Amino acid sequence: MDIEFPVPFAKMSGTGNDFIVIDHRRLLVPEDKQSDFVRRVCRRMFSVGADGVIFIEGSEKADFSWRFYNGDGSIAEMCGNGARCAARFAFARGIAERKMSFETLAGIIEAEVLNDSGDVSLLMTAPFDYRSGLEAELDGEATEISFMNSGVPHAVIFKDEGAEIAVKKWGHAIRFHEQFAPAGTNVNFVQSLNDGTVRVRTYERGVEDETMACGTGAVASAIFAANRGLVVSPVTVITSGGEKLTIVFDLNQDGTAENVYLQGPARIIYIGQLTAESLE
Ligand SMILES: N[C@H](CCC[C@H](N)C(=O)O)C(=O)O
Repeated sequence: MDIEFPVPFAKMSGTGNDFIVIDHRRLLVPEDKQSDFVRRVCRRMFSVGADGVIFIEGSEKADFSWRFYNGDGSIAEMCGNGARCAARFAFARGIAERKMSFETLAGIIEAEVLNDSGDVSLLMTAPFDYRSGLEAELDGEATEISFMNSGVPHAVIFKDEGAEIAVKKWGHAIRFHEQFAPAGTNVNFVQSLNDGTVRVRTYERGVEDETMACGTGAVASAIFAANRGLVVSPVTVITSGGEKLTIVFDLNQDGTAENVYLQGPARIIYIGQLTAESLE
């Protein structure tokens, strides 16, 4: 089967992490063509351009399910900013009510569209695989790394406020570091602003560059910052694009977190139709 053009879509932004969202309850892009389709439509300047593509599909267990692709055509288990966009899209299209649940490869996500300006709250899957005291050498300097899976894998590095951070160079080195092979990891650089907020800059696996925000990265960074006594829930995260995310959680004695919520905007930028030329 070929791709059925035109493919209707919404271009959406979750704090600058941008996505092409497609109502795929009716098959339009065959599964064996989806990865190549994603790579082509995510090219900035040559096509729509986005950090990823979200296919909304049916579900027996929840209001809907999704298939999330990074811009390089790789599938990821979860995406915090994308999940807010999926929830906003589903509510706007009458696929779900304001309070909804949907299936991801990381598990069921509960979401609520909080208001008509598109703020969305997500109950995240419980983070796991916490590791601290890891190390890597960056520009000859031994660097401490913390790690957890907050839906997808995240390495977290704390830097002093005002420090120069080579996000792409260092992020690439850690994303492909052998200690995180074969799955790799996203890489977050966290700076405490000493006012109860943190700034997080993220190199994203599957985008292979710094994105303007990373929801699951903000979650991992906020939890490790709380473990260091730098912040307490609710944590405001300032993202690379300057927009804010709020992370709410209960911190356990052992440093793990539960009842983790990610709250932030999910904007519908425009509605469009992809033509065959969008893949050329
Ligand atoms: N690039 C990530 C998936 C998207 C995560 C990010 N965009 C978010 O908002 O959580 C990965 O492959 O693990």
